[in-house]
Amino acid sequence: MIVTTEKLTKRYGDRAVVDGVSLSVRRGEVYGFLGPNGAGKTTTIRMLLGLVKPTSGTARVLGEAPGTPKALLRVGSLIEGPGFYPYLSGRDNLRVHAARRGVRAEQVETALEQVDLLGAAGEKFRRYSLGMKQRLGVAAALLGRPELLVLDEPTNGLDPAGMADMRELVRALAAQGQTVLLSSHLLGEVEEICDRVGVIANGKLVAESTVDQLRGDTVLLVRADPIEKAHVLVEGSELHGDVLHVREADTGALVRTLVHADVDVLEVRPLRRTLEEVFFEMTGAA
Ligand SMILES: Nc1ncnc2c1ncn2[C@@H]1O[C@H](COP(=O)(O)OP(=O)(O)OP(=O)(O)O)[C@@H](O)[C@H]1O
Repeated sequence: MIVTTEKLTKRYGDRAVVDGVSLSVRRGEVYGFLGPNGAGKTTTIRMLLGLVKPTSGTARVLGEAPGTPKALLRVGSLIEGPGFYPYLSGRDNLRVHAARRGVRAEQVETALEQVDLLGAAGEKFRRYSLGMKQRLGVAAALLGRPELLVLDEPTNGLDPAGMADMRELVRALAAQGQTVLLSSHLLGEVEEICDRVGVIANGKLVAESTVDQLRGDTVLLVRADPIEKAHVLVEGSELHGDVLHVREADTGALVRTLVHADVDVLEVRPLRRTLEEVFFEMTGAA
């Protein structure tokens, strides 16, 4: 495990902003920390980086207590935009970061290449688009070749093209074996790029699993004529308007049953809940 937390809790006054969160991030995966605004994602991430002290509970990052020099050297993070000098080039900004962190200058070029900014590395930071600025932030986080990359809402404020670029970048990093923990309030994003997801709502971790598991069982949608007869024939089926919903069915047997009973089968397909539906059910967000 790269990250584990046990009942991690942060209270401000009498309010538990993060409430007994136990999560785990495995080596090599992209873990999506998903929840509506204000759910407690940033506070949790800050605890993992040693920026906020937990009220109770524990966290281990790469086997170390968060915020210890040993742990910090092996973690790269992008949280609330790193400081960049507007009148320096992207490359020079990274050189400043590298020097501060005691990272060899050659790594600046590698990081620029990883985020696909080599072509624009000589341009002044202030001329960068938001998406480029964000990618430079990721490059800064990659200096020192961290074992864990933590990105807090990396697509926040980006236009759709910038978001797509960022997703592409995370996927590319994952393909190189980089472990990534990213937070997001956007389901589509998490669904597309994450191996596993932790869903947080009101400070509580309400689910942790793969995207597929989170969606739960597949339900079959069956359109048949006459539908009422099909409803009677298929045990456990639910009639929804002019279609049936059937949970965990053997598709072949189901179709045979209907056809043998002279029911015309017009359509049979898996009806997958979108992650969005699941998310709203779990978090009560609307
Ligand atoms: N230092 C603080 N003192 C008091 N309340 C705080 C403090 N930091 C955060 N909070 C509150 O804790 C709650 C969770 O904040 P947090 O930033 O962790 O949420 P989030 O899920 O990251 O949401 P967002 O995406 O909006 O940042 C919010 O209601 C916030 O106002």
